[in-house]
Amino acid sequence: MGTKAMELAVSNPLCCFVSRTPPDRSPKVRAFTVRCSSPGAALALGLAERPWKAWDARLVLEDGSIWKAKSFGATGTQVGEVVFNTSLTGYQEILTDPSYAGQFVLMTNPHIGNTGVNLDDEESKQCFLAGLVIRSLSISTSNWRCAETLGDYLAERNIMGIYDVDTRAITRRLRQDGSLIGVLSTEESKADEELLDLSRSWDIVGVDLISGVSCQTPFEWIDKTKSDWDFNSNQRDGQTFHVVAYDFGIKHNILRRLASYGCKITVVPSTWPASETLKMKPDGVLFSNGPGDPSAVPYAVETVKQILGKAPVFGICMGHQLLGQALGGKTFKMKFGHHGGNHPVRNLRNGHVEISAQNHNYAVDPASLPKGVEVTHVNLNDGSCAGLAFPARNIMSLQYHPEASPGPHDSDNAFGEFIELMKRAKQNA
Ligand SMILES: NC(=O)CC[C@H](N)C(=O)O
Repeated sequence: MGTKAMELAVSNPLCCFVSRTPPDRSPKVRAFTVRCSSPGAALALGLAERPWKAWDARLVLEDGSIWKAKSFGATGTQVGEVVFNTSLTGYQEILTDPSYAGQFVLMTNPHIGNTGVNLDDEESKQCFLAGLVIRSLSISTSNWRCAETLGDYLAERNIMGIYDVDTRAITRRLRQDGSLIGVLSTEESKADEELLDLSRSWDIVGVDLISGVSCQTPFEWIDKTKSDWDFNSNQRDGQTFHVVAYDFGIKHNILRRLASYGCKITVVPSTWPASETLKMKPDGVLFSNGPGDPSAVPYAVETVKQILGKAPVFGICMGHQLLGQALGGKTFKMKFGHHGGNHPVRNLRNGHVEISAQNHNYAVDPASLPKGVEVTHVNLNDGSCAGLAFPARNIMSLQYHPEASPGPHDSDNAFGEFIELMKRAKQNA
């Protein structure tokens, strides 16, 4: 056992190690998941913390560490990549963000579940993430919008959750060593070694996760941000623009914000041909956020390439990474990514610093981009590329989330900039 492993085992009575060997980083089996669902049993677990329950779940990480925990939500065995999210609020939006497909979200905020879940804060129709890892599950829910407890919500959607885990220790581990694959299991019959083997034989890199979360057929989107929650609305001039939005795992609030800015929106699947999009003669095209490795979806990069220069485009997160590649650049996997609602970003065009919502593990390498492409935003935590523009071809993109949900609204004006881009292109047509 290495020094770090020993330190962890000593400081965490619920952490032990299954192996003395370092994680095997050799090529892995792709997209192998197992889930033994038992919603009935999961529902029976309920939400309330039971003082007699010592632990009934294990999170086994590929580095050999085992974290004993208490389960809530679904039961079974699930593999995924563990990422930590530093948002203080908004766990429901995080749970329903399709970009988390294939990942366990570990919340660094220790107290989760206290506001339950409500009918309004869904960012998609489904929870696509692998599971939720938290320190402390609130024993009561109290909020005027609460419709259900977090535990019931997860159980109904067959999503596993664990609590009473030392989330600080796991976060430090991920920060020091980089992202790790983990296996979460409530099945006592499975040996630690079996779960460890599973974690080491699965990988998220190189897998197309977009096809599992995108819509299947085009549809019109009409919902706006509810007027009680809307802001800056008096700055809009009422002009309408038709936007085709590619659904790579799109968050509803991107659509709500575009609708609030006066856009008529047609949402299309990730495989929708560029030629069909161009036939619709849109005023602009949006490339959405989405899960997984941006270099594993060459068909989407090709679609973006065919649209560039023919309509103004706006890429958000995965959309930004696809745009970067379509322009000739490359993406790379970051050590542990950015997930949270408190990332400072400098807008290099006006010098302003925006506090932003972020959720990505990959980034565009600015050195790989051709001449003419401008880096417009930089993440101030690590200097990574947070935004691009190519004004000559009406292209703009952000690595982070101007739609927030959850997160601060500092960057909402990016939607206004997209409107201006479409307006100028229309005037110059
Ligand atoms: N939110 C997103 O679109 C995430 C993009 C990509 N899956 C990443 O992890 O970098």
